[in-house]
Amino acid sequence: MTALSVNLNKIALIRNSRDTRSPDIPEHARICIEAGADGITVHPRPDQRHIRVGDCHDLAAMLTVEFNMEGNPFAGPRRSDRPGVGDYPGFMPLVRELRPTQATLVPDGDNQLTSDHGFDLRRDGERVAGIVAELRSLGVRSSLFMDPDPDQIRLAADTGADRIELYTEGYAKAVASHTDAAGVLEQYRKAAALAVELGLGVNAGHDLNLHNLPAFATIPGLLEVSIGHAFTVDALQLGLVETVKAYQRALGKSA
Ligand SMILES: CC(=O)[C@@H](O)[C@H](O)COP(=O)(O)O
Ligand SMILES: NCC(=O)COP(=O)(O)O
Repeated sequence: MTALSVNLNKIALIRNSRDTRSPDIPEHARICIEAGADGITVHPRPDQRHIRVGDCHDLAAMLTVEFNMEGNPFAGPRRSDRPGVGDYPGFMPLVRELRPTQATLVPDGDNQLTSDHGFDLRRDGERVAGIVAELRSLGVRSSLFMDPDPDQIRLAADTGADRIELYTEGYAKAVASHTDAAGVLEQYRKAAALAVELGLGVNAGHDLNLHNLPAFATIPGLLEVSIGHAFTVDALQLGLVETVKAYQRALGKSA
């Protein structure tokens, strides 16, 4: 069955709007885990707009489920501009220190609003392969954020990565706009099948929600979805516990 990894970025965004620890990130992780979440995902960005370095340390110390840290492996250090918030050490220094279960490598620029593209491994394949090798030496599973592009997925296999994460905004937009959703889903299905054939595990994420997830979850071999934005919006109405259960049901599990 496909694992549900809850992304806590937007919980941290609410916390950062005041000088406070509330909502408490580890507490919200614990509630999600007790409700049945299979993993926790965070994306510590260099500007620490939501998830901060301290959150990553706190979560690494308490998680009893898979810990997925996302980020640009080439993102360097950045000083914090907020009193009491430590500096960002760079993504890979943070991974080396915390050794999460999985590192999902995402080719985001430092100032992007959100993640909006997969890797171009024609350009970055050699550098990414070096990061993948280091992650393996650290005992950290590697996953590459990828568009559903067969040529790029073949290059992802060449890097030696353990998994890819299919960037699903294109699918979400097709469903929301009723524009050939079935055809777009078939593209993702083929991309996932190719990845599996090449020995890559398949994760997925970005803009998945309770409406578009059930159909996407029918893709064979889908190991994990990481969901945060829509999950947090749903939790405002349903509460965290019911939202975890609703997403597990959307993945075809009894919850
Ligand atoms: C990689 C990806 O698609 C998301 O996991 C990302 O974490 C979203 O980042 P924001 O929460 O900053 O939009
Ligand atoms: N990798 C996707 C993720 O962690 C959350 O993306 P979103 O659900 O916030 O769009």
